[in-house]
Amino acid sequence: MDNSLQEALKPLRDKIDQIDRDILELLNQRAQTAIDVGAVKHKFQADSAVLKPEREAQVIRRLQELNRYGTFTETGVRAVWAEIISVCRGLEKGLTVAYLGPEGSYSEQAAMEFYGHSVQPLPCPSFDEVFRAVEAGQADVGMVPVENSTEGAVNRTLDLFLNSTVKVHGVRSIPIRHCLMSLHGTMDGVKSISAHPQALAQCQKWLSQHYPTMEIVPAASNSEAARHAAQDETVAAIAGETAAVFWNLGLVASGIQDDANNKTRFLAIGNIETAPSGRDQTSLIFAVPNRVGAVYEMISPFARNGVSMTRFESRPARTGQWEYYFYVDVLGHRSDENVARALDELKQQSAFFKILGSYPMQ
Ligand SMILES: C=C(O[C@@H]1C=C(C(=O)O)C=C[C@H]1O)C(=O)O
Repeated sequence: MDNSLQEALKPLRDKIDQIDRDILELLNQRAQTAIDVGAVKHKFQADSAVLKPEREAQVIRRLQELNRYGTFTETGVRAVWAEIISVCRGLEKGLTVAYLGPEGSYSEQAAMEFYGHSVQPLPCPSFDEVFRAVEAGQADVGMVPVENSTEGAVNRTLDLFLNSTVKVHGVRSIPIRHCLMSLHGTMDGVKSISAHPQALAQCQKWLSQHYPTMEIVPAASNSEAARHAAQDETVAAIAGETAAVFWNLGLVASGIQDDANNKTRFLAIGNIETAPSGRDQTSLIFAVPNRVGAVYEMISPFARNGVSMTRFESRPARTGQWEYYFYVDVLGHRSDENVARALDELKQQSAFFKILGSYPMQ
């Protein structure tokens, strides 16, 4: 029986081995071509950025389009080519990526999905440090959360964008599935539950139903809470499954976020300008003078120029005068004629105006 199974499998496995040899040969050709691209970039512009987010987005979109009727899945195409591109880019020049650590964080997951794994990771203790590392050139790029589908804006990130020189070159939304974890995979002997305040808020209902009297301890990050739980059996952490694997913790419960479709949107930050990719969005911040009808007047340039607004968020300006900064996303690239015109009109009337970047949509 077993022998005949092996016999039946043999030609198919031989075929897969041959296909893999062919893929490998092509991957090597691709890698060499990327090295050649790097040399051309350097020859024409010594300080030219190696990372070209618009080109990467176009490469992946084109393949997904070509693969519309393929057996290989659409998410598979994205995941595989993100890694192929990551390796090729790394051969041109290594990329250091900063994000909120330690290892096993959702930020790390978003960063690895966006840039691939062939990068130099730089886990940081806070969002402030991520921005600082990118500004100081200690990291080439960074990945920071801006919005959660349950809890709304990640305020610290929005505030950091206000005074930072970094620009946005990409966006990545990932599903957030929180797990409760502890050293022994049970709640026996556990006295407190720790996580980042965002995660605690996203699991509020579940926590009050299952552990209404347990002490809740906020942590700098979920993976930091996981690291703590790995050292202290009286602490359970809420974090992603990757953190449980990394810190060798046992899962007590999975998918404990109150909203099953809980998602977080991350922005890729760096010091590069991104050219149009064909399907882009633009993020900006502005402030309006404090008078009646000001907000209405401010956003009218978008309507006048046919520019769609996809996000509108406000943060207090901390002047104590009920003044606000508005964080807006619009469809299109800042170099598109209608977007450029709308932004120009808006800028004329703003008390504060800053474009965070135009970048490919996910
Ligand atoms: C090869 C290039 O450099 C990098 C690697 C890419 C790739 O492997 O496809 C695409 C864009 C760049 O981030 C390029 O610019 O074409």
